[in-house]
Amino acid sequence: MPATSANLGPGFDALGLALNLHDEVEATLSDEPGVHVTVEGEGAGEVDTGEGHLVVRAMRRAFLHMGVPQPEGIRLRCRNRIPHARGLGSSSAAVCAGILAAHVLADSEMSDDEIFALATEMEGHPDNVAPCLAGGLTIAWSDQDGRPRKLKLTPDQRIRPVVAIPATRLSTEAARGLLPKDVPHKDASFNAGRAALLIAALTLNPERELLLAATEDRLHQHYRAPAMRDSVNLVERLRAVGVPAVVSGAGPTVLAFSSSDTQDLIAPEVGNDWHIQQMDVDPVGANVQFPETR
Ligand SMILES: Nc1ncnc2c1ncn2[C@@H]1O[C@H](COP(=O)(O)OP(=O)(O)OP(=O)(O)O)[C@@H](O)[C@H]1O
Ligand SMILES: N[C@@H](CCO)C(=O)O
Repeated sequence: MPATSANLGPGFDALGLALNLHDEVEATLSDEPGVHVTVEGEGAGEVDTGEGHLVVRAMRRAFLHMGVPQPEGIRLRCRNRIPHARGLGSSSAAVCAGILAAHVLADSEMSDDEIFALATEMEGHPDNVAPCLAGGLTIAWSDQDGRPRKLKLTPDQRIRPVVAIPATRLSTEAARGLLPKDVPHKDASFNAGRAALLIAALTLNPERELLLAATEDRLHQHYRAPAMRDSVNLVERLRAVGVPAVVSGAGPTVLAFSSSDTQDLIAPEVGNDWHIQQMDVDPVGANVQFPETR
């Protein structure tokens, strides 16, 4: 399951990008009652390893949805690389892993749209779920009946995401709590134009000047600044030297788009307190492997 960066600046709750940083989950059903979860890497020693584990909860939710009896026993081996509560879609990866595992183990006929809807219902953020399942760059929206929809686009091969991950955490719930109920009309129209430009820049013309304009946001980042001052300051410093940078998802990770003329500018602005990682876009998204093909 890939990490994902939602929003990408102006695309609040709509745009998302899949990154090549993956959690791996091995799931087995058994007749022996009980849940047995082992966790290596991110979240080890922290997350619930029983019925409360997010992947287990997602599996249970999917079995219920499919009308399949709950299995007596579930065994999971999780190798986690996506840091938790940093704005890189760790919860979306866990929910998608659980739903896909249940889908495959029950040999169900759930469609891609059904899986997407179920994961969105459980996770709450289609802008993380869409790229996690589909890979690439995605646009998520709801249709007139409130059903979540997604469209996948292929980013230009020159797109080079770099993430700067701080040690501090911020839960999505806390970050959403800082958003106002209403926003000025001029800010909404500003973001609509920038989001449209961003799609063009990411898929057709990832030129730095265009990306810099296209990643401007007025709907969420500054409202959330009190909870992640260092992240918003870093975004401003990077942008001041010409690097297109945004808050990744609900933060506090910062996502920058690097290019040959700016790649040397990023590390000095970031400094030593953050973990910097050059990424590729994951073009494929969630990848299910069966034991014989592993
Ligand atoms: N692989 C996992 N296994 C178990 N629990 C997880 C896993 N990944 C995330 N979680 C749970 O989800 C919480 C993080 O969810 P949250 O939505 O706040 O952040 P995020 O998904 O990392 O970031 P964002 O949604 O902003 O991209 C963790 O603190 C943990 O409780
Ligand atoms: N669009 C959501 C993403 C959460 O990962 C938010 O920013 O709250």
